[in-house]
Amino acid sequence: MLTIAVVFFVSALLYWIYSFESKRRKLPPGPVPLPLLGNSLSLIRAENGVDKLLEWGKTYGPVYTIWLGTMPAVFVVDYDIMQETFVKNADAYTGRLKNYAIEKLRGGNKGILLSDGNLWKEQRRFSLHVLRDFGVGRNIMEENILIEANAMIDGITAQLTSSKGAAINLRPFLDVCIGSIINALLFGYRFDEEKLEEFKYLKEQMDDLMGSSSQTVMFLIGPVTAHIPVFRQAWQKVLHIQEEIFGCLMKKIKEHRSTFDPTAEPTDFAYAYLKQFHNLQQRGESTENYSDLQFMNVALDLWLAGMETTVTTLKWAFLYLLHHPEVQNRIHKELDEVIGEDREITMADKPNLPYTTATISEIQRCANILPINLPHRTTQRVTVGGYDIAEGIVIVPQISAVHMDEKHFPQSKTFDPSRFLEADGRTVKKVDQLMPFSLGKRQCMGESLARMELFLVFVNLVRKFKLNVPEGQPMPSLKGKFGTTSSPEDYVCWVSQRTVNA
Ligand code: HEM
Repeated sequence: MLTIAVVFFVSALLYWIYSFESKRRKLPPGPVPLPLLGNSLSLIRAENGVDKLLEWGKTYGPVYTIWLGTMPAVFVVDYDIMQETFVKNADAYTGRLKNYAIEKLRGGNKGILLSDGNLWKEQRRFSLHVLRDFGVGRNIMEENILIEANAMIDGITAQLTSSKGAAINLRPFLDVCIGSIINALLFGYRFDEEKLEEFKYLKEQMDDLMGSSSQTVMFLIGPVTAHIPVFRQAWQKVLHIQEEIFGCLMKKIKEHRSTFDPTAEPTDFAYAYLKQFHNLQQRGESTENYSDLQFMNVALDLWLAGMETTVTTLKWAFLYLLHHPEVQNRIHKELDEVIGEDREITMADKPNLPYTTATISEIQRCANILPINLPHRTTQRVTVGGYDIAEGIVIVPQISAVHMDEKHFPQSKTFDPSRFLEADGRTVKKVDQLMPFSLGKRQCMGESLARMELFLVFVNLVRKFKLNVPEGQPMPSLKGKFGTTSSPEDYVCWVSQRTVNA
């Protein structure tokens, strides 16, 4: 009996190794994966995940395969190959991966971030259209962002007064500022004092959802984890958080539905969604893409994609200023010379502030907030860097590797805003290899909103305050936590109000 069991086990193992190896042979080369975990541990354990990706690029070439758990993913780390593929043959790379965790948590590949095919095309077009109608990329949005930036500055000033100059953690201020901008777009109201508790609750749930490390394991290893006791508990926790978030979003939809007037112009994204549903129904067309589940997924995507990324970039921004007081001084000098008087800075000032603009580019490059870009999936057979890749394979344009590529950014680890200035020191240099919003047809949908937020919030806060860490106090670390986004640990800094030296 024992012999039969051993023979069975060995045969099953040999078969598994054989089929695994034949799968590997059909893909570009790459580091040898561990069973179930793939190469994920090497990435998680690396001192710097992006360095590891670059190191593999040197060993295996600019197109290689790594295994994220049991899933192979082709990584492209070379800028020119990305242009040849994700841009020139863009449609072929617009798929998204499908897996058990997405099915369980989101009810399938819904929303925008995770959907593909016709649903994605239609929802992305509709959402961009609505964002434009609400002024994204135009003056109306600028006004809204400035309202939030000013409210944040008032909040910091009040805390400075009440705490008599004690150290401040800027993150909660940034959270409310950026959260209010996105919530006003989605549901028509900002998080003022009355709504602050609601914001904190929603934010906590979203942080728990994104921060759950066991979720990463569940996501990578898939359905097997649902049967392992320790992960079963983690699954229950994550599913509970997801239910809570969808519950909050559903409540907002119901509130909107109860006040919806089909003859009125929509004033936020939720009303625009309801109106589209209504119009389709009136014309007798399918409303399938406008279900409540789809709307909850879209709203969650805009919340997560629009909030976490922008706040994380701003957290890095002020951290870099603490580490580089010479950069902060030069920005202050530029603001004093160009703006002079004590007034709000708007987008119209941007062309006159080249050093500040170059600094924001360098912050985005060094912060490199997406250590692993969102995975795409091939929708047809393609050739990438000389390798034949079948339809349905997960493929990643690894923008973080390009940002640290010495070929494009010499001394890439050095924080140096002047790399984004022409030799005259007064003209901003356009550097195509800086692409924090990715490239191709799945490029970030909120890019113009994010660019406006980054500029207006950063520059208006720096205009008003000087940030520093006094001698003798520990300088917060520049080491990022390698996760869905790479974020610095929370830190405090000393903030003082400044007067304009025109
Ligand atoms: C600094 C801020 C931001 C950065 C660095 C950023 C970066 C990115 C990146 C790298 C992607 C993935 C592209 C790919 O799949 O190749 C993405 C996707 C996306 N972003 Fe952003 N993003 C930012 C802010 C925003 C904001 C403010 C919004 C919305 C209001 C937003 C909405 C989205 C959406 C909906 C997608 C999915 C697009 C699709 O799959 O078609 N992002 N973003």
